[in-house]
Amino acid sequence: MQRTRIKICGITREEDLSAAVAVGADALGFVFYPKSPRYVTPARAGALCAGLPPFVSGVALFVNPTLAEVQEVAAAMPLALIQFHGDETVEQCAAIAAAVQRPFMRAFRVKPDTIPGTLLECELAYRTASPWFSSLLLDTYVDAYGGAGKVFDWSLIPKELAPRVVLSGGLNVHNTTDGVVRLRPFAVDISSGVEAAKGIKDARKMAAFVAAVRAADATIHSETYHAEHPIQGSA
Ligand SMILES: O=C(O)c1ccccc1NCC(=O)[C@H](O)[C@H](O)COP(=O)(O)O
Repeated sequence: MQRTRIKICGITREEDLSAAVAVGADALGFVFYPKSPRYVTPARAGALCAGLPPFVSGVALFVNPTLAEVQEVAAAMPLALIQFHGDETVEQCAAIAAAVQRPFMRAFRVKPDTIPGTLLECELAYRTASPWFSSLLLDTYVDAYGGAGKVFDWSLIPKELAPRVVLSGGLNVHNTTDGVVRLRPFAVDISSGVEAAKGIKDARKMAAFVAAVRAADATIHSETYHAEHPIQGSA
């Protein structure tokens, strides 16, 4: 049965980390961009991750980091995945990931005039450049780089790409079921849509969001099952 992976980003408090784990998040994101209201220091992330149980991935999010900044985070927390969310080049991402020996996601910030083929070209360029490349995270282009709670035009996502991406940008309990059923992304990523305030997660919103994703998974399973097992005698 399809199970859409879930990343909850921008964790800054122990109670929010515990609540996100309790509702079933597969990955937790920690923001190392100082201009973000969700920013945490490497030491703070390390202290938070003391409560990170097995099989829940720690994701470190950067905007145009130096190698030293990523190395400091890699030394401070259980770093399963790097998320490059700035203007980093292919070469810079590949070099940093190789130096710290960690896989990475490339955030592609989608604009209204983004050409769908560009997304496929971007994925190919990264997959060709680095064995550490994991996937594209498709987010909405905003001046603050991310975490803005704004949705982009999902019709820009090529059908052949959708199963390999992390869908992000303005997700919430009201739109994610439709998004997951329509696009069937490998994973979804959320920050604003499960917050009471920037950097302060709301446990009830997190639970409702996960339930919406699971409802979508059940719909997909049902559709797939009935397509493969037509009711006998049906016209
Ligand atoms: O979360 C931030 O504050 C942030 C700041 C700068 C760059 C990226 C940032 N977040 C990246 C994420 O992975 C967010 O989860 C993603 O942008 C979606 O955020 P939202 O639209 O609020 O769900």
